[in-house]
Amino acid sequence: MIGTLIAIGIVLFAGAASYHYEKERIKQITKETLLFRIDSFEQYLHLMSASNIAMRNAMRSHYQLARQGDLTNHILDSLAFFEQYQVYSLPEVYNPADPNYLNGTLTIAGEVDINSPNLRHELTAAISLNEQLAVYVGEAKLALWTYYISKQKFVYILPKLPLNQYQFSESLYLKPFWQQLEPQSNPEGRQMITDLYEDSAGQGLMVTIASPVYYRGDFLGVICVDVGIDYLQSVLRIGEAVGESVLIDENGLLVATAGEPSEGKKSNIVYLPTAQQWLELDSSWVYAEEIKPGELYFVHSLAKTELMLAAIRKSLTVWLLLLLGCVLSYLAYSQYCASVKHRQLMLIDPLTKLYNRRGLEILVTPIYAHLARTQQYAAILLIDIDKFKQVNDTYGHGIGDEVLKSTAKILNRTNRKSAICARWGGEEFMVFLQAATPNGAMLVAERIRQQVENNTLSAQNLNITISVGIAVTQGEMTFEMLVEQADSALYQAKQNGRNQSVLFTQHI
Ligand SMILES: Nc1nc2c(ncn2[C@@H]2O[C@H](COP(=O)(O)OP(=O)(O)OP(=O)(O)O)[C@@H](O)[C@H]2O)c(=O)[nH]1
Repeated sequence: MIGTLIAIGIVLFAGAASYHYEKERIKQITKETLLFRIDSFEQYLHLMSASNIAMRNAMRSHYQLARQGDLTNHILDSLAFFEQYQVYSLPEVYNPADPNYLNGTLTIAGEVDINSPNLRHELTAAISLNEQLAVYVGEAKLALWTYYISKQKFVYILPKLPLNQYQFSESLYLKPFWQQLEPQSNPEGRQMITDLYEDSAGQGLMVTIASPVYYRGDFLGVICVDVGIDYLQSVLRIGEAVGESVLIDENGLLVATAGEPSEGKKSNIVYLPTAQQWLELDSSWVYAEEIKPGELYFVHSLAKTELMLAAIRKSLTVWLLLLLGCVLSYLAYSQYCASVKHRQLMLIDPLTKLYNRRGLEILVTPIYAHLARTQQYAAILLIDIDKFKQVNDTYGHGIGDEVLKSTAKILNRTNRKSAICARWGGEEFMVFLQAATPNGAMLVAERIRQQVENNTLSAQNLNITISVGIAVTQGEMTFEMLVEQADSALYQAKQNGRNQSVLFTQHI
């Protein structure tokens, strides 16, 4: 019972320890993943922001060169008006080997003065960005779109789009990349990352990294790089992390989630500057970091129940192994107990519960060998119930058994601490005494004999007696020889009239 309780205790303790270990480990692994995700975002944003700044600077210097007459592009001579769309555009050339080939599409609002030198300079500058903008939307696929939108009502966008699918429209000026960047909203002319919005060219949700282009204090337009939600989502899903990572903006709007995105959705997760280590809230753990100060934040929320379930799942193996260990130990222990019991049964007399002859021999052999080697006294008392056959014949076998049992009890009670008692066979008993002198052995024998003589089996008012043969040695004979001597002494006791103890001497 206590063993079972201890085993249950061990399983519970080890299981709980493993559960807590797993919980901490999950948080640790998750944090490592989050740092990797954050690092990926930062590197990507850093690259795209730097590229966008480079595009803005290139636009400005190309514009200056165009104004100075140092940059021209004769492709602009082929600008044509497309009646059905009410825009100017260039002929669509899809062969990169053609000198007129551009990776993007240029469209200009139909109502502008196409011959205005100022417009011509800006158009020249914009299309001269062709190669630079193409890098991001080409093989590298770092962005969905790159484009320049001018205040003078034109757009140059990459990659190339057929004119029937996409034309300049003033609705572009209502988009976040314009609204958030034009001088009224952005007087410092900062680069910005927009909120999440739906792409007008049908590429789904995206954010735009955009910079305003100024020339000598005049706002010309914005140069933009569009990042698709797919890319952001793929970063939010990198590695193994329990819980959910999201990107939110400074107003708490969701920029990207690992799950289904939705435009303008307010996040129930807020950015907490203190959560740059795991921060414990009521029902969750939160980890957060600023990706772009004042604009973009990474927040990971790990629900406590989710962490608990994950830790249970991970520690389940340990629980099962412990349980298995306990069951196996229990089975092994039961088996051991059963074998001990079986062994005992083989060595113990079932009627009197004393050792049987085999049991006594197994126990006595090493003790006897030691006493013989060290020449110490060893004695045996061979005890036989007198006229036991008569008892059986008169009172029956059952009463005979009771006599055997009560004699065994007396033996157990009266013998010395180091004595070993056994039922030697039938109605014969043996007591082995260590370090007993002939006198000492005689005293023990007599004490037993008197006890038996004075004992009355109450129901039958039956008194029985015993005869005892005593043999003592100091290491000069084998155990078998000693038994033979005790047997001779017992025979003598019977011959002398029974109910007495006789010590073996050479005269017998
Ligand atoms: N009830 C009972 N009797 C047993 C058992 N084992 C042996 N006996 C009986 O013990 C008796 C032994 O009798 P004997 O050896 O003739 O000797 P005795 O009658 O004791 O006479 P003495 O030894 O000469 O005094 C036999 O009748 C056996 O059947 C037992 O386990 N139970």
